[in-house]
Amino acid sequence: MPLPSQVHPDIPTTPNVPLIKPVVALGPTESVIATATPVIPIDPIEQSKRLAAYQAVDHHVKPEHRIIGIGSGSTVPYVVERIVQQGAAVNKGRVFIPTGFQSKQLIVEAGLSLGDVDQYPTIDVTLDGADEVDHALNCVKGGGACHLREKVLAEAAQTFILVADHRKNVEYLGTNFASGVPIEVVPFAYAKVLQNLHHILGSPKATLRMAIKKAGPVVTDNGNFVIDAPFGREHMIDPYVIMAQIKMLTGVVEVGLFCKMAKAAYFGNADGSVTVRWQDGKVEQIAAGQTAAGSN
Ligand SMILES: O=C[C@H](O)[C@H](O)[C@H](O)COP(=O)(O)O
Repeated sequence: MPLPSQVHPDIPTTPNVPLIKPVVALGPTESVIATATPVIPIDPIEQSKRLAAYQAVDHHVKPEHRIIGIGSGSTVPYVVERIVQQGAAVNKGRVFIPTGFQSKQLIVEAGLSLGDVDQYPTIDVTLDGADEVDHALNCVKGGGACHLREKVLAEAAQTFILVADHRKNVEYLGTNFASGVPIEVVPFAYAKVLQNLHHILGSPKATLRMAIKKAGPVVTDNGNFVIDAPFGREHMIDPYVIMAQIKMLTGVVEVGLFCKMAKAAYFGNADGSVTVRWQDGKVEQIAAGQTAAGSN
C-alpha cells in the first residue's frame, strides 16, 4: 500500500492547501499560453480520515514512545504521514510494528524502522482503522482481512487507539458495514465453520470471502481464508457473547470483533471537527479550527 500522497495524488500533503501544478522551466524557444491553475478540491472523506489520524497521533504518540504499532486500512496512511511529520530525530530511535503487508510497506516507504511483535510483545501505542465502532468502543475489523495481526497488536499495546471517518461512528455494529463479522479460518476447516455459523450460531448468510482479481477465495497474510458472517441487532447490542461463541468454533483463528479494547476512537467529521469517544463513555468534540490538521 503506497503512502497517502500516492494513493490519492490529488490530495496535498498539507491539509487545506490546494494542489498547485509544478513549475517547469521553459527553454529559450518555448512559449507558454496562460491558463488558470486548476484547484482540485480535497475529497471530504479523505480529509475526515486525515483529521482523525492527525489528532490521534498528536494526542497519543509521544516523544518517549519507542515501540509503535501501525494498523491497516485507508486511514492509517495518514497516521504514518503525521508520525513522519514529528521529525527524523524523534523517529530515529523508534521501531514500528506492522499489522500486515500494507502497513509494512507504509513503514518501509516512510523510511521508518521495522520490527515485529515477536521481538516486541509490548507496544507503547498502536493506532488502527476500523470498519465500524459502536458507542461502547466495540468495533468490527477485518474488512481488509488483517484482523488476526491487528488483534495481536491491539492486545500487545499499552494504548490502543482507533481512527476513522464519521461513517464508522455508529450506535450499533452492523449499521453501515453490513457484510458481516470477518472471521479468519484455517482453509481446510472453512466448510465446517460455515455450516456451524449457518445452523448453530444463526448467521444463515455467512459466506466465504472471494477474491476480486484472482479466482478463488481471499487468502490472508497468514495463509488463511476469511468468512463474512452477518448477525442481527440482538447480537450486536453487546457483541462480546457472539465473538466468544464464534471463537470457540474449531477452525476459527480469529474473529473481527474487538470488544472494548480501545482507549479512544477518533472520528473525522465532514465539517472539519473531530469526535473523540473515550473508553469511559466520555465524548469530546474538537472544533474545526482546533484540530491538528486544521491548525497546520
Ligand atoms: O482488515 C482491515 C482492517 O481491520 C481495517 O482497519 C478496516 O477494515 C478498516 O479499513 P478501511 O479504513 O480501509 O475501511
